[in-house]
Amino acid sequence: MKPRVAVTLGDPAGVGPEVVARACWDEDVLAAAELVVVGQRRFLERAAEACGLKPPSVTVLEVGSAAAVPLGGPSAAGGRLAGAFIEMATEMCQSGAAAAMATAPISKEALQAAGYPETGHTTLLGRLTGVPRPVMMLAGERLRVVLVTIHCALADVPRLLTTQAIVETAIVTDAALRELLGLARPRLAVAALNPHAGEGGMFGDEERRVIAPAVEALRAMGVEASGPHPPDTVFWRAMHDQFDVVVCMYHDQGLIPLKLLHFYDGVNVTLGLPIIRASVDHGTAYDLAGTGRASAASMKQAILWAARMAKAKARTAKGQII
Ligand SMILES: NC(=O)c1ccc[n+]([C@@H]2O[C@H](COP(=O)([O-])OP(=O)(O)OC[C@H]3O[C@@H](n4cnc5c(N)ncnc54)[C@H](O)[C@@H]3O)[C@@H](O)[C@H]2O)c1
Ligand SMILES: N[C@H](C(=O)O)[C@H](O)COP(=O)(O)O
Repeated sequence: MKPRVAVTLGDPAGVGPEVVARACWDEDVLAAAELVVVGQRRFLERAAEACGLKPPSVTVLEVGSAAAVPLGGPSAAGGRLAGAFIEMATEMCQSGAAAAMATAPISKEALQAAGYPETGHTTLLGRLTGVPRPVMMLAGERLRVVLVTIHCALADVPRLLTTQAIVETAIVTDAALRELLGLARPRLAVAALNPHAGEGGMFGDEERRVIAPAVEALRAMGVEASGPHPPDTVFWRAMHDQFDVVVCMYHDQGLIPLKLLHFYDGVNVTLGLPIIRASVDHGTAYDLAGTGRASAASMKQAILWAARMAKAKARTAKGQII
C-alpha cells in the first residue's frame, strides 16, 4: 500500500503551489505516495495555470481563510495560511490520517508577521510535537549534513555551541539514520568551527573546549563519531564516502556545500520528531512566483523521501529489517 503523504502548499505568495502542482503530475511521485494537498484549491489552480498544466486531480484539504494573498512577497496573510497548512498536516501525521508530511517553502518573515514566534518549520514542528531540539538534516545522493545551531546570527554561534548541543544533535542523527535510512552503523564526522580545526588553539579554542569533549562522549556511548575535522576538507571526504553525515556547527557551514551540490534535488528532513517531515531545500523564490519556471525537482524528492521514510518507519515498527 502507498503511504499517504500530506503535502503543504507553503507560502501561497511564493513558488510553493507551483512546485506542488508540478509534483502532483509526476509519475514517480504518484507511484510512490497517495497525496493529500493541505492548502487551498484556488492556489493550486492558479499555480497549475502558471505552469501550463491542468489542475491536478488530487485530494485537497481546504484550510484557512479566503484572504487575498498577492504573489511575490512576504505578508502576514501568506504567513497565516502557511502556518495553518503546517498545523493541519502535523495533526494529520499525529492522528495517523497521514503517514508523513512533505512541505513546500515558507517565508520566516511572513510567518513572524502572522504572529508565530518560530523561525521556520523546524522550530514550529518542535513546538507542535513537544520536541525541544529537532535536528535539521539536508541531504542529497552525495552528501548529508545536520546542523547543531540553525537559524541564528553568526555572532551568536560560539555562545550557543555547547558540548551538550553537539551530543544531542549527534544522538538524534545516529538514531534517525538507523531507523529511517537503514544504516547499520552511521559514521558521523563532527566538523570543527574554526579554520584548520583551530590549528592547536591558534585560531580559537572551541575545538578543544567544546567539540572534542562531545566527540569523546559520543564515542563512549557507542556512536561512531570522529572529529573535530577541519571544515574545508570534511565535506569533500564525506562526498567520497568516508562518512555518512557531517555534523555542522552552524547553518551556512553545512548548507553552502549541500546546496552547491544539490540545489535542485536536495531535501530538508527534520530528525527527532515523532512524525516524518521532508521538505524542499529551496525557499519561496518570490522572484519566480507566478512564472511557472521554478523547478519542482526538490519538491518531488521531498515527497519521495517522505514516502520512503514512512515505509521504513512502519517496517521498523513491525520489527522487520529494512
Ligand atoms: N523549506 C523552506 O521553507 C525554506 C528553505 C529555504 C529558504 N526559505 C525561506 O525562503 C525565503 C527566500 O529565501 P532565499 O531568497 O534566500 O532563497 P530561495 O531559495 O527562495 O531563492 C534563492 C535563489 O534560488 C532561486 N530558486 C529558488 N527555488 C528555485 C526553484 N525551485 N527553481 C529554480 N530556481 C529557484 C531563486 O529564484 C533565487 O534566485 C526566505 O524567507 C527563507 O528563509 C524557506
Ligand atoms: N535552512 C533551511 C533551508 O535552507 O532549507 C530553511 O531555511 C528551512 O527551514 P525550515 O525547514 O525550518 O522551515
